[in-house]
Amino acid sequence: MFQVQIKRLPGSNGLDLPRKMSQAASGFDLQAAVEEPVTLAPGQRILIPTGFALAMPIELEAQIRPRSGLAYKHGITCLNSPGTIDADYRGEVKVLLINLGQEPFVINRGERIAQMVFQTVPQVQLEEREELSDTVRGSGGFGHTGV
Ligand SMILES: O=c1ccn([C@H]2C[C@H](O)[C@@H](COP(=O)(O)OP(=O)(O)OP(=O)(O)O)O2)c(=O)[nH]1
Ligand SMILES: [Mg+2]
Repeated sequence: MFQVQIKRLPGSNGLDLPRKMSQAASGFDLQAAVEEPVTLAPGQRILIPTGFALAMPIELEAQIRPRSGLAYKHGITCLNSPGTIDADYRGEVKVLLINLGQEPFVINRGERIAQMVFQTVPQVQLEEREELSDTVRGSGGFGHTGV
């Protein structure tokens, strides 16, 4: 179990801290810390504050992922999904939403607009080589195995 420190920021009054909505949920749901309702027009993107900041151990990152219900029902998703919260970030966690639906979408304060999933990040050291080992795939990509 990792310990992650969380700090409530000004403007988070009345909001819950991120929490899992079921015992074995992967993600902590994130509430919109908007002061007033915000309308997202079709095709529009917006950065939504969440009202908190984190201090994670170096072994972790947090991924900001869309909620499937918003995506399925309204075409609302995270433009940069999964958003990356670095372990050394101490600013407000924000959610970059885009409206890929056909209708305007209203974001109200406290609405659960995304989820945050913690992942371990292996510490990696890159070693430069003149050549790499051969594989069957080689440089095949982007559908080279067929559609
Ligand atoms: O959905 C997101 C994505 C990023 N961030 C914050 C936390 C993260 O640690 C920082 C940098 O994110 P990223 O590395 O994706 O952005 P960048 O364009 O590379 O910015 P930087 O040069 O600051 O790393 O921005 C969020 O709050 N929400
Ligand atoms: Mg970056």
